[in-house]
Amino acid sequence: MTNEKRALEHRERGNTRVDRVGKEQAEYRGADAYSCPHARACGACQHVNEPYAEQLARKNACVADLFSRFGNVEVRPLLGMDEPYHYRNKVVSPYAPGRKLPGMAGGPPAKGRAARSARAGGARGRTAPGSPTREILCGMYAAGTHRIVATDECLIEHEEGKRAILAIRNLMPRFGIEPYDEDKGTGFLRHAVVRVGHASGEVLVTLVTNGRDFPGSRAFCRELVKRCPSITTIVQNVNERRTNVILGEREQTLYGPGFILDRLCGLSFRVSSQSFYQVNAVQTEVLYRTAIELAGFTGAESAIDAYCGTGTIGLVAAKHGAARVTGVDAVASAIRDARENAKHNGIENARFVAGDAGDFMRAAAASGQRSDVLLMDPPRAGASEEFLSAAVQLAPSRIVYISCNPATQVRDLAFLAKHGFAVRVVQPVDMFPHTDHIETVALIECGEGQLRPPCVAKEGALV
Ligand SMILES: C[S@@+](CC[C@H](N)C(=O)[O-])C[C@H]1O[C@@H](n2cnc3c(N)ncnc32)[C@H](O)[C@@H]1O
Repeated sequence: MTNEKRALEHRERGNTRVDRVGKEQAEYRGADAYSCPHARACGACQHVNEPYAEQLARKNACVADLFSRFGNVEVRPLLGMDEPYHYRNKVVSPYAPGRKLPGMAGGPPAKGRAARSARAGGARGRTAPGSPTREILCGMYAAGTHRIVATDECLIEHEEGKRAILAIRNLMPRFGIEPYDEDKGTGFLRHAVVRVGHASGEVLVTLVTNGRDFPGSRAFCRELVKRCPSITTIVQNVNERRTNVILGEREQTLYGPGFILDRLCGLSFRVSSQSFYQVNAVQTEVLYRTAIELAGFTGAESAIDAYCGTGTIGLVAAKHGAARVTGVDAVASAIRDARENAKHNGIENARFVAGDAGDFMRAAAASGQRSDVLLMDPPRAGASEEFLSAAVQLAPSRIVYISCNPATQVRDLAFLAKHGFAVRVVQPVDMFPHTDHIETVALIECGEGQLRPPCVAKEGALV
């Protein structure tokens, strides 16, 4: 679609969109640009007030520059979004005490056990229901700080997710739930993490609390679901540490099955509170299709899906042309989800291993195994040298490297290039419109006429 056509469509739908983000707050500026009133204070979307076409052009130039060092590489144009707003299906908000209130009722007071418990001094961080002494702040931290920019709307967050965040805030006084004060370490509710299934519409709410005891939790959940009926499950995550890390280790399910299901590339995936799941589902499909195309599966190849999360890419590969897939991830709950995902999609040619990807690769290389394709999608820090050395030893014919940080990807590709691999294709995908972040998929092959990786012709058991 051309920019003019898009602008025309947006103009026609302009009022609806502006209504959705709050007419008095966001302003439609034509040609794909909305102005976000919080942009300066928040800082998360560095380019939200720029036309989208300009954002794409800047990212294209940046990728071309980064990968120019590899010489003969096909750098494809960035794949952008048709609708680059409200794409974030993971909405996270802290809750913190704000201004002192002269006296305010937070809605009708809770009844029964919740109220009795709170009045009796109840759990840590609880006050008498319905009598808050301070405003409760939620929203996002200003970039690089722990200062909350209180917002009721956001141009990139999923609206259903934001609705849940606000409903929680509005219910807290009624149930005597104090927001967490990170300076003092007091209060009960630290964060809510809301995940919305893009295709399923199912919503998972994780309430991160400073203590396990949550009297009245059933009534709270009931009321929350009444206000946001798309919530299908609520999990309590306990984090009592004085830390910036959002989630703690202990969890209990308060409502529903404890996970949501979502669909990607024709498969159904289970997403639980601790497991990694891409935040932009529309572009995740674009990303995965690109990865599968570059892997060039013919039905005969074995593949490793390193840093597999809940097994999403590996399972799509197992369904679309890989003969066998082995996935590895360090998070045990993600691997549990990956195994469940294989089972309920009826996929039998994929297995998943919990552990460090570097250790897994080293053990596979040491035991003389081989794999035709290596799919890898490490976190922002990139892969360890140990991982890359083992990859060189395993000598897959193709490596498809997905990265949310092209700077570390370029570093890792330089290592592989030094050991006889050649970077062939780079396909950027705009997973994070309006921000500086760039996602890239690179295809790396064993370079002809160059140094051959040591075990390219090595016989061994398939991983
Ligand atoms: C960018 S995510 C990719 C997840 C998955 N490929 C997807 O598309 O949903 C990175 C993953 O690497 C995992 N991870 C981080 N460090 C790891 C390590 N040393 N070994 C194995 N997995 C690791 C994280 O748990 C996370 O699931």
